[in-house]
Amino acid sequence: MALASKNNKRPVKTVSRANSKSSSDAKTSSNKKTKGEEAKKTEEAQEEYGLKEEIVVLIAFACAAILVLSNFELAGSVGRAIKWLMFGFIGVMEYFFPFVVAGTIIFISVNKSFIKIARIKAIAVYGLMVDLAAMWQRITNVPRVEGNIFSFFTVCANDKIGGGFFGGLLCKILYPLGTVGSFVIMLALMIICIVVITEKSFIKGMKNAKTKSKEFIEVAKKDYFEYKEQNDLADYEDDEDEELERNGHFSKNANKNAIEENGQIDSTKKKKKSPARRMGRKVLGVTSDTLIERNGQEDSDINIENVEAISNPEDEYSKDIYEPDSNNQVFNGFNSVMTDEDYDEGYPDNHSDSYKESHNEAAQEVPNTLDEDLRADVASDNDFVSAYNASSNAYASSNTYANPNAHASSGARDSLTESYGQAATKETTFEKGNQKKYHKPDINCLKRSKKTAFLGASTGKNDETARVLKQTLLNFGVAVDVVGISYGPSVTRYEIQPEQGVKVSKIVSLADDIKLSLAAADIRIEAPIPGKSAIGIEVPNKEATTVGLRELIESKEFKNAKSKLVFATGRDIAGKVILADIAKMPHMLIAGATGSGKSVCINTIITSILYNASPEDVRMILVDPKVVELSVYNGIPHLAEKVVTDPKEAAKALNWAVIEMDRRYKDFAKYGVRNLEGYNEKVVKGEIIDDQGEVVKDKKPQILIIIDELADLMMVSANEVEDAICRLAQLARAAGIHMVIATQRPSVNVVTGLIKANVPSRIAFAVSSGVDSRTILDMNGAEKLLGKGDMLYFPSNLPKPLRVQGAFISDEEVADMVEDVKRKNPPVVYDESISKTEIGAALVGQSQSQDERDPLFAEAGRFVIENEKGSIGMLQRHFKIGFNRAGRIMDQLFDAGVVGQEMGTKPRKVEMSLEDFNNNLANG
Ligand SMILES: Nc1ncnc2c1ncn2[C@@H]1O[C@H](COP(=O)(O)OP(=O)(O)OP(=O)(O)O)[C@@H](O)[C@H]1O
Repeated sequence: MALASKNNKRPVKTVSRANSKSSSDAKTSSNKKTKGEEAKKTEEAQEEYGLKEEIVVLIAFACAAILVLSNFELAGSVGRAIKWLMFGFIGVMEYFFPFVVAGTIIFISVNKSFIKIARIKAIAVYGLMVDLAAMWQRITNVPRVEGNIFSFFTVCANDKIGGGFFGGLLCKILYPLGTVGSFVIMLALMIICIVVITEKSFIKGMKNAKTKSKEFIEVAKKDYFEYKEQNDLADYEDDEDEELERNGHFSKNANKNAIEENGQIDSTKKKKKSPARRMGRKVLGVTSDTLIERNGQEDSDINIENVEAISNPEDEYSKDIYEPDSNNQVFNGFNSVMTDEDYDEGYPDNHSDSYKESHNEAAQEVPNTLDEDLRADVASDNDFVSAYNASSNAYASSNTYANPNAHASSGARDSLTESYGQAATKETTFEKGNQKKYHKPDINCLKRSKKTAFLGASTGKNDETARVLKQTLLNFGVAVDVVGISYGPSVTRYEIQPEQGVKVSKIVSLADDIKLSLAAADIRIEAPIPGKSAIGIEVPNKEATTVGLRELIESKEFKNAKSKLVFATGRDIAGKVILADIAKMPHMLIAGATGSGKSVCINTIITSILYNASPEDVRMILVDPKVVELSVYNGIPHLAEKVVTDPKEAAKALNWAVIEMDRRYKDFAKYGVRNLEGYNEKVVKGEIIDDQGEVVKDKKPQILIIIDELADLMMVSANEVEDAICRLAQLARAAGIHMVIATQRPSVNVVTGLIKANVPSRIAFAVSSGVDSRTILDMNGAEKLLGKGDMLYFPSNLPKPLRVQGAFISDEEVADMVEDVKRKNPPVVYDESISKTEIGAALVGQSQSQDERDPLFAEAGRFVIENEKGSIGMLQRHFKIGFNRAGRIMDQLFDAGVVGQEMGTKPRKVEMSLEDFNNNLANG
């Protein structure tokens, strides 16, 4: 053990010494010193240190040798004097004394880095010696315990017997307890010393021994029966053989075969003859599994099966987790710091390099007619709107995607504000203009969470896990201090500070050993915690504390939040309330494996908005291809459109949003404002006059589009969805249109480079692999999360993701709240223009004439009419054209009234005769 420690510690001390030496050198001649000189000094320091250690070891051996020689009176008069003296002190234990002395000197010298523990162990060794000496003295009773205490020394020294002065002294102290009492105490002392020296728990060892001895007895019993059976069989065989030999009928082998056919005995016999029987025997009852108890961690009730985190030995441990400023009482995400200007400046800088790379790559994929600097222009100067229009037109003209009627819907100007206004006129609870009153749901619809465990920071002096953690690392030769503990709702983070010279990678490489000794389902190592000279080891709590949404909505941070799109995210690792403002994100991607907590997170977003914003402030478009997740929200006044469940309809809704964005930008240009805020301010002041000369009283609401499963949309119409998402993501912030996109398939064909680059804020729930984590966050870490709302929250203004336990709201609470909102407010009036919008309509710049029809339009029309049905696939095959072009032609045929509405997977009906079609063509 000493040697092992020696090997472990030597380099540590060497490097440490080398460091200190080089740093002192640096102070005196930092500028002149070359690297070569430094290296030389380091080598010298190493040599010097190794030399010292060797000298100590040699001296220890010399001392031990002299003591051994003294015992045999081979060291002259000095040796005799030493022997006399040592016998006087410790009696017969003197025979072991040389070895103990040598051992302790070596042990202490090689374990200097944890000298305190080494000293305690050394003291325990000497204590054990004295205890054994006292036992010996009590057994032999020479010198007599009743005698004078000083006579112990002289009698033992002269006669070379007894337990010496110290042994006698202990006997004398325990004398009033009588012989048996004294032995009990001495035995207890002996066990204590052994426990201290070996760091093995006696009680647990006993328990293990009991279990093992039970097993041993079981095995012994089994063996005995087997042995008995075998003997019986052998006797049986012998008898048979003898009989057969006597009868001379069969050969021995033939007889055996015959016996084998006779069932059980034969099969047993076969088994007994197998060589595996003896080899299978094990020595049981001997155990080394007696480590000091670990605060019941072995009985951890963490249900590993339920924990999502999957360990992947090849994955690196996350190095990049953001640590919020511990001085801030509450971290408010964007709330605290971000301004519009900050956003534009901060966004590219605050992301990791890999993020920036992906951003740049993806940005190059955007059609080159889109001004690359447009984003920077967005909030920076007064030319913004014209810049937008220029790029918008350029973008549109770069697409030959033509739909003559597209602008019929966009031109209708059936704004959300108007539709909400209609509802208001129907109900008395709504007043005219800006005084419409929205009745928030009752807070009692949300349940109060049960009393929570302690959340927050602590020094962790009495934390048993911290002690085990420290001890485990010490066992591997890494001395650390636990400098702080953060008790979070689902994980506890132990902040450890290694001794100088310990490599961070060494601690990271011990992750599995730490996991084993803490009996933890999975741990995550933050090495180091940014901004701290400490390493964070995140250990799942035995029992996760649910973060109730109600407590967050009732928090003063939420109540004080100015933004209408703020949502209660959860609590961070130190239990602080985390709020996020979607308005400043300005779009967010949520990804995680199934069951990791995405839907609950979306519910918390919607609920937060219902408690915070009126429909006049925020309107939502909910896209739920899974059908069951968001349908419950149908009927709430904030909805701009019935919850969209059909992916095709979803693509239309996205297109509508793009058109709405265009419309808003045109209004902004017309009234000389830069963004939605500016526009609404003018509305309040009564400065917006419409074409009819009337003062516009209705503010434009912010629009939040929530997509619960992007993969389902991408499967149906990847191009249109991607186009619309990217266009919205690039430009919609100033227009007050924001997106929250969730997916359980964070693969590159769902979360494409283009979408990733344009949706800067991310929330990663537990995923199954490091690859998925990198797809979402551009770094590992999410694969170590525990599921059930445990997330890495990575908004675009933070340099590192933040580990947060998401707020929880149950389905019943959602249903109650929705009922309450619907009961208190007038029925919602949906904006019909959304469902009427054509897919691809948004990509049309100006209304286009029939001249811009596809050259194949006439031919395709005739082909479809002749076949009496029309589908994109048919056009593709017949004209050997791509999907997009065939789709455009089909749209043109629909607009010209040649074919009817699409009917899912079935071909469209033909609604025009060939004659009419030719006439129409002739008439232009
Ligand atoms: N913040 C949370 N706190 C506690 N438990 C949670 C939390 N979020 C989710 N859970 C638990 O995890 C379960 C699954 O969550 P959820 O339905 O949100 O997963 P999901 O990621 O949407 O799955 P899917 O993709 O299959 O719909 C919930 O029923 C709930 O028990």
